[in-house]
Amino acid sequence: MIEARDLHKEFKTAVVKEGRFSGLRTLFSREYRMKEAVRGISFQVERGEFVGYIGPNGAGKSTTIKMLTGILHPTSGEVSVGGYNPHRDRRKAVRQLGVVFGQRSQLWWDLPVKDSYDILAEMYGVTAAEKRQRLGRFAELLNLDEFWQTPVRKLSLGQRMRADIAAALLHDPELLFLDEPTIGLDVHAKVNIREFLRVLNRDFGKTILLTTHDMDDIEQLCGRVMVINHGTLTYDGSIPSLRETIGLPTRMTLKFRGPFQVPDNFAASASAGVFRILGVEGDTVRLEADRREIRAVDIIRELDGWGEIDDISMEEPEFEEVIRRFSSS
Ligand SMILES: Nc1ncnc2c1ncn2[C@@H]1O[C@H](COP(=O)(O)OP(=O)(O)OP(=O)(O)O)[C@@H](O)[C@H]1O
Repeated sequence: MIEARDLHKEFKTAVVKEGRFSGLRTLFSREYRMKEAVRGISFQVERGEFVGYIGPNGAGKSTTIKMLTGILHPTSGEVSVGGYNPHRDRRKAVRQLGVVFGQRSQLWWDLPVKDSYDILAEMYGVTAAEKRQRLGRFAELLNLDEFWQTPVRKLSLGQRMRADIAAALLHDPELLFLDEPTIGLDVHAKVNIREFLRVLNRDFGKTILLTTHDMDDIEQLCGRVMVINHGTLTYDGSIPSLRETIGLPTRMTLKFRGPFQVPDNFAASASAGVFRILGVEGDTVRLEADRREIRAVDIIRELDGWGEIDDISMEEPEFEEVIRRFSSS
């Protein structure tokens, strides 16, 4: 459905002058600096996949998406979307895809939502019957009736996002690019959007590429995640194996019934090499362990020798933390 082969994008920017008349001097300067925003990215997305595309600010996500949608031309490399080159066959490629930018609406600010749909339908050559049928499929899920007659500028952010997603689906594309679709939404609105995206992918078979800084979006929706950092893909695979790759420690809290004793020689023991005690308070020991090196059951067995264990709780690292570590490594 999408294929990117050794994509590169360089931007040429004027070197900013400092001091007096800096603005004017920058404008007339012939000094440029090259910025390589995307440095040789290759990937394939198959029909029906739900892929998260994530990375820190300035990593190159938007630049990649702009190349996939034909807005930017790659410096080198090949892109194909639904079998078309988005730059050369812009019209055909665009028919295959819908795009939603969380930060920017594609609807007309002062018009009622329904009028924007009429214009978009006209632009894409969608008949009135097709428009009615397609919007009808999603009307209930997106609660379109609630704001059908309302000018876009009066919509809440959650309503606007729902209106924008419906707009992107009007020409019935196979593929959907979503850039921060839950940004700024409250918890309830986020849940609604996520549920809708899940249905779109699962029941309507849409292929979705999602860019977001919200790791809950990724964890709840995406079967696959691609991580970009400094213009290079640093990970492409499932979330569980990403967790595994990072190997962030699992935290455990063990509560003892009655007195217990941490062995005097614990620091020098083999166990100290595979799990680390974070604190001992009253009847509780907190520790962390790399689960690639030791199984939880072996830790429990070991601590059972220190006293009578009453309760055990375990905490996996937050996905947010996994990504932060991954991106800074
Ligand atoms: N038109 C441009 N001219 C010059 N440099 C650019 C241009 N667009 C992007 N860049 C630079 O390319 C790099 C990648 O930017 P990009 O917008 O793709 O990152 P991003 O991962 O989408 O970030 P964010 O999460 O902040 O949106 C950044 O260093 C950015 O400053």
